[in-house]
Amino acid sequence: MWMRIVTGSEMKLLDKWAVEERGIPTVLLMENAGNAIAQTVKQIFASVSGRYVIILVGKGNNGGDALVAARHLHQLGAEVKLFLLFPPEEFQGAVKTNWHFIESLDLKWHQLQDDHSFYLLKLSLNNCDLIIDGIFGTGFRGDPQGHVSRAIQVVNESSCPVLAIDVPSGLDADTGRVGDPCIKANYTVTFAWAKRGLVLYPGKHFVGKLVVADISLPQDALALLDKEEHYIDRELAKKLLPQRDWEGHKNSFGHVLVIAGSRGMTGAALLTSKAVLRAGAGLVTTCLPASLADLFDIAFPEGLTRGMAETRERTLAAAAWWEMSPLLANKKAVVFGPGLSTHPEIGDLLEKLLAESLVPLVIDADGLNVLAQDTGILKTAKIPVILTPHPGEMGRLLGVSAQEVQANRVETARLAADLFQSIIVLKGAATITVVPDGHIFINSSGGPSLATAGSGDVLAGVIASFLAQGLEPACAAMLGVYVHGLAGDLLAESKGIRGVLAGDIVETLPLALKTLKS
Ligand SMILES: NC(=O)C1=CN([C@@H]2O[C@H](COP(=O)(O)OP(=O)(O)OC[C@H]3O[C@@H](n4cnc5c(N)ncnc54)[C@H](O)[C@@H]3O)[C@@H](O)[C@H]2O)[C@@H](O)CC1
Ligand SMILES: [K+]
Repeated sequence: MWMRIVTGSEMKLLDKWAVEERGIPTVLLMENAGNAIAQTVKQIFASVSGRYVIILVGKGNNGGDALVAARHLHQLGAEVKLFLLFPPEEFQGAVKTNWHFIESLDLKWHQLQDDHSFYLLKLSLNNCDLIIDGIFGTGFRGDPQGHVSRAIQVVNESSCPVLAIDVPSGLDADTGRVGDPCIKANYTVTFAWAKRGLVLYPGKHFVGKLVVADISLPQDALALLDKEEHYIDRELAKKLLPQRDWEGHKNSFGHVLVIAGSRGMTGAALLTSKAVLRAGAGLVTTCLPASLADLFDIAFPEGLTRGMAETRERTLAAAAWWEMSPLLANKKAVVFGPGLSTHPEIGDLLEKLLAESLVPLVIDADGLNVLAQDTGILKTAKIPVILTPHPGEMGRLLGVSAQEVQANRVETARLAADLFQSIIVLKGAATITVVPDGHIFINSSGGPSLATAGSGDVLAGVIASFLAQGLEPACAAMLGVYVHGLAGDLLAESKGIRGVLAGDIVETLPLALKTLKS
């Protein structure tokens, strides 16, 4: 089963429901959480006995989990030392209860409050086997201050591995924002469901290996949330991948119409069109300005090329619509945008396409730039529309800056999906796909190797290819971003993260599909 994602705030709601409606006491959930930490430590080290474990303890429930973990690890024979970030008198509720258990165990502990205690912490970190971070969990916002900040810096300077409880302290569980400083963990054991901030950047860099531990919170709690969030991991992508019909022929795998290219940007049309076929569709027809068609035809023998009416600037003219519209008849998907330019006549073409086409449509690049001039035309669409903006294009569509988009990618994408009643694929590290009813899918694959010119043109082609192969629009978008990212990951392994060309991504798509299937 793939991973469900919740925000820190949603988790609080679910915890409250379990405690108040199902009568599961907080102290029991905390016991399960702390025990899950100890069990993970047991899996990391073949034997826990004799291991020297330093545990940092905050005053909230995350600190409570740390106290439970300390007790279990002590019972398993580990040498445990606690460093408290706050005076124990501040513990309340289940945390206080667990502190009483600790007091009866005669474990070593110090309160981090002066130079001497920090000296002791540094000394302990010199020869410990593991640091457990139980300072802050989902209740944290902002930047760590004072001695908390100092403790996090000391931990990050140490060479000892770090296991974070629920979230690395300093990380915002809702947004993935990291405070200055933030614990850089090697392992994060999160409870019940993955927190959104753990799978978004920059947070994801601080998480290390992510483990989701069951703490007996009832699964039906999720029914309380009206919007679902999922992680597009291998499991989910595998489930989405369409079966290949062994007796199929090129028509059974779908025909895509690519409307792309202008003088100086014919390559964009080529990348998109090639990606359509490399991701498994049977046929592709590319519409581009007439004067570019012959060269394109030679460069891409596997595709069908249609040269059409062009402007003086050698961009597609509005009149091209009359040549284009009959071609829609047998198509399963259309891509509109890569390399088209923002010539006013491109806007006319998009308006016609939206108002008249019955074929699912992916709008990318210049298609989005012309759409930004009048997003109202989306209202005329009779078909599902997938918009694939990068943060700059998203900003232009919404009239905000790319920085504002990046500051809260999830909520921005959700707003756009609602506003435009379209599927939004907000590109960038951890690409976010949102459907108009607000459900969210965060991609797990891909990395810096994909940050190269033309990479987006490839993605548009891949998504259209999956549409043509029969996937529902949201599924085509999700699988598209995953497979595109996986191709990037395979290239990162074989070629490294620098110097990858978009054409390399295209060529790696079949291998990505094969890897996913295996
Ligand atoms: N609520 C529950 O039933 C359960 C919660 N669990 C644990 O509890 C955690 C959440 O517990 P809490 O809600 O108590 O929160 P935390 O344990 O994350 O602690 C937050 C504390 O830090 C303070 N704080 C927030 N931002 C700060 C900042 N910038 N600088 C200084 N202090 C700051 C808050 O006022 C609060 O006192 C989870 O992450 C998980 O580890 C688990 O025990 C399982 C059950
Ligand atoms: K933590």
